Amino acid sequence: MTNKVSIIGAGNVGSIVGYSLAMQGLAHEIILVDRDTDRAKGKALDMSHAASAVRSHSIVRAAESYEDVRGSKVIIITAGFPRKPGMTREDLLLKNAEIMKDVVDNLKSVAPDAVIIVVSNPLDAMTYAALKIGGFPRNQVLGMAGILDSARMAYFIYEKLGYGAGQIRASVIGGHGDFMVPLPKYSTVAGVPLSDLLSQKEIEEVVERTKHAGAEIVGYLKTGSAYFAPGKSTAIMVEAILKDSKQIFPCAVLLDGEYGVKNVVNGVPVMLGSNGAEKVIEVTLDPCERELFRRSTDAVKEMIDVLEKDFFKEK
Ligand SMILES: NC(=O)C1=CN([C@@H]2O[C@H](COP(=O)(O)OP(=O)(O)OC[C@H]3O[C@@H](n4cnc5c(N)ncnc54)[C@H](O)[C@@H]3O)[C@@H](O)[C@H]2O)C=CC1
Ligand SMILES: O=C([O-])CC(=O)C(=O)O
Repeated sequence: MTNKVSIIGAGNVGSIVGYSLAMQGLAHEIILVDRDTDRAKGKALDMSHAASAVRSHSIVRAAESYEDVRGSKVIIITAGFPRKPGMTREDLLLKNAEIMKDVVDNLKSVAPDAVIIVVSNPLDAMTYAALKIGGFPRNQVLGMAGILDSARMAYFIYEKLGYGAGQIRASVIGGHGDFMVPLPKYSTVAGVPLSDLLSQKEIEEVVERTKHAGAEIVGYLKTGSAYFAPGKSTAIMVEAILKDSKQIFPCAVLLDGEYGVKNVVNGVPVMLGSNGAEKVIEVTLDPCERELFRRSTDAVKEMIDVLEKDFFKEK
């Protein structure tokens, strides 16, 4: 049985996902799909050479058509426009929904059972769109953001402390936007609570910087957004699914009553396995955290309402 993974969108993020998987030798076959076929071909060849250099058994190929995706266990969707300075992720909503429709319509017939990881922004709304367009069960479609946002928070904690790198566990739930919910209470350094190491003011600064980390990078790069940490964070999800590891990661899923929310995608801890989102974990939130989470789901709900009104009704 081969582990086949397909990546739709061989741009910046898709390339890092493919490269990470190829370097780890996690997938036997990695298929790159892009509407710019030459981009996919060039990157596939380059990644195959890199895999060969490290004697990884992964083979990376560019798809000639969606037929090449058939048999994939996991499919990552990174196709979509990235934002530029001055834009919010929400500004990409309708343009990227069109792309999502094109991609998922193609995937439905060739890979109806694959686990899909959505990366395109605005993340939570695009995950909802993929679920709705494909008519998939909710365990089959996940969004990547929580691992990235938590990693960013961990790094900003390190910056404040100046020690503890590699021992910091940070926790961020909620949507992948300005209303994400960093949880300092569930963040530790080698098991030591953050509140024993940083002042309240320092913790608040970490929280604010985490929320705007994506925009900070867009401001530096100017032509697009982050891709190393997003790509690696996605590869971590792929690994858990391929290995059926049953590990818990923060991921975007369609909530079905958990946290008192229904029919909205938002980031929460999820157990990942070969069936995708195998269990949604409910963390106990205090009233203030619950209110922040509610605001976050409201922000996603607003985008879903726009999609329902201006996108799905037209289709
Ligand atoms: N969830 C997250 O945490 C993150 C999400 N993103 C999002 O991921 C998406 C991709 O970002 P980048 O890779 O930096 O962009 P990029 O512009 O480098 O790559 C996008 C690729 O998608 C391809 N594409 C567009 N329409 C397509 C279609 N219909 N079929 C196949 N391929 C198509 C383009 O040709 C391009 O190669 C953006 O929407 C970005 O906002 C980026 C970073 C983090
Ligand atoms: O900021 C962006 O537009 C890309 C993204 O989602 C991130 O890096 O968190």
